[in-house]
Amino acid sequence: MEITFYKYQGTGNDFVMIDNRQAFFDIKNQALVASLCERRMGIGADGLILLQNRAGYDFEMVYFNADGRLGSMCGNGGRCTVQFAKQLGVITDKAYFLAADGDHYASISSDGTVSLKMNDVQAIECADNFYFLNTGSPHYVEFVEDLNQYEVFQKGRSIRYNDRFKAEGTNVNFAELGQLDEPMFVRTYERGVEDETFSCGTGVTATAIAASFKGRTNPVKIKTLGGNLEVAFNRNGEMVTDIYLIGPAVLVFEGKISV
Ligand SMILES: N[C@H](CCC[C@H](N)C(=O)O)C(=O)O
Repeated sequence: MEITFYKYQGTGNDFVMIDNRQAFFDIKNQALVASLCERRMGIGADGLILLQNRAGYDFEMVYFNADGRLGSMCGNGGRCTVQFAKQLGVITDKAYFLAADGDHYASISSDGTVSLKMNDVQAIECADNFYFLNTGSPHYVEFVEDLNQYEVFQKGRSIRYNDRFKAEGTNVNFAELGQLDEPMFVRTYERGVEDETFSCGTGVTATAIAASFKGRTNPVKIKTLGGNLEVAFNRNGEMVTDIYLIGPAVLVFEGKISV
């Protein structure tokens, strides 16, 4: 079988996108998803996303991690899927879609920036040296010094596989608070990729919310290895509403692959 695919990236978090409105793709085939995401033998990506028809919505986004497992919510992938829906003519500049964690609204501005509404956060664990919250996917957030030199892979991996998290896994974000008038630098070790990625949208969202406990004011501008994002929200104690993840989402190339 030959599959037509599109490769998108959102601040360097990259995805294989497939138009599955005809429902030809076998979503149970984890080995196929993993092989398409593999960087040497396949197309290469942090995840794979199917755009599907869904009654009552413009479309449904089905997201898989690079390891082939069905994932939870993906913020950068969500923004890329909105651009992909526009490319396919499914939407124009506004979208209402279903993802693993429920409904999402999004809009595309004239410069191509995608603003994606994220689900409300209902609980935030504030521990001595970290925060833990779910922004559609689970995120551990720790503030550190000298993030450029920080061993994100080793430290992230040891937290992801510690006794608390090893069964379900978690994504692990490290951030440097920095000057409050400059973008905050964030790096993320991602579950399901099991490596540091260039950016993680739900992770950046979680980190922006955690940083609001440390004096960062809303909206929070973020710098990742792959580019800049912005997170706007309203936080009242542990309740966070009106959360928007804002940034670019770009088509890189398209092609066909025989599987
Ligand atoms: N990169 C994604 C997050 C994927 C989350 C996934 N790695 C997991 O929780 O298993 C994002 O932009 O939000």
